[in-house]
Formats: sequence, C-alpha cells, structure tokens
Amino acid sequence: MQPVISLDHVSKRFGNNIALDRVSIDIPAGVVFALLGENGAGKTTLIRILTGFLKPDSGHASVLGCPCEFAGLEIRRAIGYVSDAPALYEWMLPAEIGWFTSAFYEDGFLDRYHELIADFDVPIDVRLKNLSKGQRAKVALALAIAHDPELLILDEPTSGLDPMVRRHFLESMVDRAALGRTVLLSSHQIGEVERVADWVGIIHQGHLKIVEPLDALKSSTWIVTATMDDSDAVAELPPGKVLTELRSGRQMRWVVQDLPGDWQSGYGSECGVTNLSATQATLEEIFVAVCDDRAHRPTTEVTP
Ligand SMILES: Nc1ncnc2c1ncn2[C@@H]1O[C@H](COP(=O)(O)OP(=O)(O)OP(=O)(O)O)[C@@H](O)[C@H]1O
Repeated sequence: MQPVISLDHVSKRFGNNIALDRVSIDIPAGVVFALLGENGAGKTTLIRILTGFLKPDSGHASVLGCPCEFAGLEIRRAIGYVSDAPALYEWMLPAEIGWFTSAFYEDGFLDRYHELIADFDVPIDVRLKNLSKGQRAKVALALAIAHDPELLILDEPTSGLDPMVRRHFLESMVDRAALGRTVLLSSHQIGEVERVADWVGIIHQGHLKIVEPLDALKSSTWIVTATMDDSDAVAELPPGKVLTELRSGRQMRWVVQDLPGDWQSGYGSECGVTNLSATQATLEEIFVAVCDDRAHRPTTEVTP
C-alpha cells in the first residue's frame, strides 16, 4: 500500500544552518505518527515541506501520492493542517469562520464543523480574538477536520492547552486513526506522545535518528544497570547497540537497543559486577539517550 507521507533523502539548509539532513520516512495509513525533537530540531521545516510552503534543497517528498514541491495547493486542500500559531480572522465569530471556510469545501463541511464546535464546547457568540488560547486551538482543529481529511498534520498541537483539553484533543486523534485516517503531529511533550502515538520519529539537529513503531521501539530498548564492587571498577559494555553510558559512584547505567535474551550469562563476572538488572526504557529515556549532546556514547553514532 502506498504510504500517506513519503520523504526520500530530503535536505534543507538555511544559510550555513542544516535544518534537515537527508531525512527519509514512509508513514502508512491509519496511524498516529509523532515527530519528536527538541527546539530547532527541524520539525516545522519538515512540516512546511510536506505542506508545500517550503521547497527542499534536495530529495523528494510526497503526500497522498502528490509531489509536495509542485502540488502544495492541492495537498493543502486535501489534508487538514493546524500550524503552531494558527492564523484566524480575529473579528469573526466561530460560526462565521466556519461558514467562510465551508466555501472551499464540499457540502457537509458546515454541519460537521458545527458538530465539532459543540462537541469541543466552544462558545459560539464570542469573537475569535476574545477566545482563550485553548478555545482558539479547538476552532482551528474543527476547521482542519470538518472535511474529514485522510491526513491531518498538527504542529505542536497541545502547546499552551490545559491538561483536560490536551487529553480530549489527543484522544480525538486516536479515534481518527482507528477510522483509518492518518495523523502526523510534532511535539516535545514526550509523555503524551507515548500515550497516543503508534509510530515515533525522533529528529535531532536535522537528522532523523529513529523511526519505528512505538511498541517495537520500547520493547527493543533497555536500561541496563550494573552495581560494581568498587567505584573504580569498570564493567564491559553490555551486548547489543549501546546508545549511552552513565556512571554514578558504584553504579553504571546503559541505554541499550537489541539486548540479546541471554545477555546476563557470563557478563560482568570478571570485572567486579555485584548486581545486574535490565528494565524496559521509557520513551523519554530513549529520547534523552538519542538527543542529549552531553551524554557519553561509548559506541558509534545511532543511525536510523
Ligand atoms: N525561515 C528560516 N530562516 C532561517 N533559519 C530557519 C528558518 N526556518 C527554520 N530555520 C532554522 O532551521 C532549524 C530548524 O527549525 P524548525 O523551526 O524546523 O525547528 P523545530 O523543530 O520546529 O523547533 P521548535 O520545536 O522550536 O518549534 C532551526 O535552527 C531554525 O533556526
């Protein structure tokens, strides 16, 4: 099946600053895909390329089978898109902006928009400029999904929203994916991404470090802890792909991918390890292991 979003070695630089470096991703239909990255990692640049607002310097990007470079308008009409700072006509009432926007879409848009606005509890008699940030975000989302797009792209959708609104918002994304729609959201809210995402892409300084189904990523990544008999004793690296190593007193700790099932047999017996344990890593631990530039990386760089 054709991916809903496809990026093939997409690069973009601004002057000397490399915002994206040969990023390749294929996102299948019917998933919530979370793009995680710290400030300035390249998330918005990637979204602007997908929505046709920016052209890549090299590589190819397509959305719903259309090339982003040449079909930006067509793509923006087909998908739902909410930017990190949605531009709304401030003087309008929620009902007015719905009516105005419905002119660009097929019949049924307006009815669906009104249902969503009612469902989101947005007051209909208050001008947009006087709505709260959360209420405005709900109006932007209702406008983006009232035509029931196959793909919804959200840039930092929950920043500034209260926990209840965020939860409601993200649950509605899971509902969309269950109906076969695809959602791409960028975020640095790792905890909430962990609750809703099916797939995760971690981007760091323009490089896509990891792109994997979340369950597979978590079940293949472990925190290995070794307690040493002496604070000067050094344990050998555990088997698998060691992302980071941390030493604190007598304790050594590694974030390891693809740890073999029998890893403990014979490990550490000759270098003073008194206690060994392995627990599954959280998404936050994986994110830090991949993105923290201060982390000690005993092996070669992590590649996708
Ligand atoms: N129009 C532009 N001109 C110059 N540099 C830019 C431009 N847009 C983005 N950049 C740079 O590209 C890099 C990636 O920026 P981008 O906005 O994509 O990051 P981001 O991951 O969305 O960050 P944040 O989470 O802070 O929104 C940054 O170093 C940024 O300064």
